[in-house]
Amino acid sequence: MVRGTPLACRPSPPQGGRLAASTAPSFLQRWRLAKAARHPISPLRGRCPAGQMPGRAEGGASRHPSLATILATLAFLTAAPLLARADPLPAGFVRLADVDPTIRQDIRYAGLENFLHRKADGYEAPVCILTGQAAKALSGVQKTIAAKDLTLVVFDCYRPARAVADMGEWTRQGGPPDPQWYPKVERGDLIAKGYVGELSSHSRGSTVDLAIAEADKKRAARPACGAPDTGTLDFGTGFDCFDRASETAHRPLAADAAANRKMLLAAMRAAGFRNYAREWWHFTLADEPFPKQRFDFPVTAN
Ligand SMILES: C[C@@H](N)C(=O)N[C@H](C)C(=O)O
Ligand SMILES: [Zn+2]
Repeated sequence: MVRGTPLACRPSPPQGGRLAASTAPSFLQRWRLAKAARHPISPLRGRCPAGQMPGRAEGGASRHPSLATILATLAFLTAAPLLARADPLPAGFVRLADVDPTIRQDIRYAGLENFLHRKADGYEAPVCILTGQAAKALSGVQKTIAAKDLTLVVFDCYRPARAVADMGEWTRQGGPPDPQWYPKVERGDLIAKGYVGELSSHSRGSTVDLAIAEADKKRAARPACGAPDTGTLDFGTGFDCFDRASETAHRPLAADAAANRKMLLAAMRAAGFRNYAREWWHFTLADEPFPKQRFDFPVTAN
């Protein structure tokens, strides 16, 4: 059932783009309605101004489609690839691959390899979205380390507010430690201990979780606690190992792991990022463009 249109209630900056605007409105409307059906209203989207109704499909279903409907459907199918590439991000946001396709992306919350053991709400594609400033700064880091045959690997970038809410609800359900992701912490304590944000800076679009890997070697990841992640250089723990050992300055630490943390920290600082002392992989652009805004548009491929 279509519960609302993204157009009517969307909290983010203006929608629509060059390609979208140049397409016949009826096709575009159909496409948006189809999209809305796939993505029910988010908590933020549900706050429509008083008196505004969420959109609904126009016209009733008919057993015999009219010629106009058939023609419109054919035209829509022809235009679909064009429309699919025209889905706009809020102003100020970019897909990292459009800025720097050389940065490796392993977006964990879009899949099963994460502490939830399932996809998080709002991740519809394993794609890194960031503010333009953060993406550009990251690309600068990539250029620096590429000279050493290394690459950045990003695990999480912009995180929709609905994903943050999902993670919060999940942790509040409670449960025992998980040997892979939080071996010494109760699930219900993950927020209080600072490992999962109740309101995450990731929703502001200029925060990124990342590591460094050898550019020419792409091995399967072995994430989190207990063993180094074989998909990256050795950082002492894997990404999202919620443990004291993941504190950036934690000691003792093997010499290689300490050197790798130092290299990541230095490269990110030089590009204007600040590290979160509890997690060696978590960095926020100091001069972020949306320091007081949280966003809730879904992570999509295009
Ligand atoms: C969940 C982890 N990857 C992370 O980003 N933690 C911080 C605290 C956050 O959720 O903002
Ligand atoms: Zn993070």
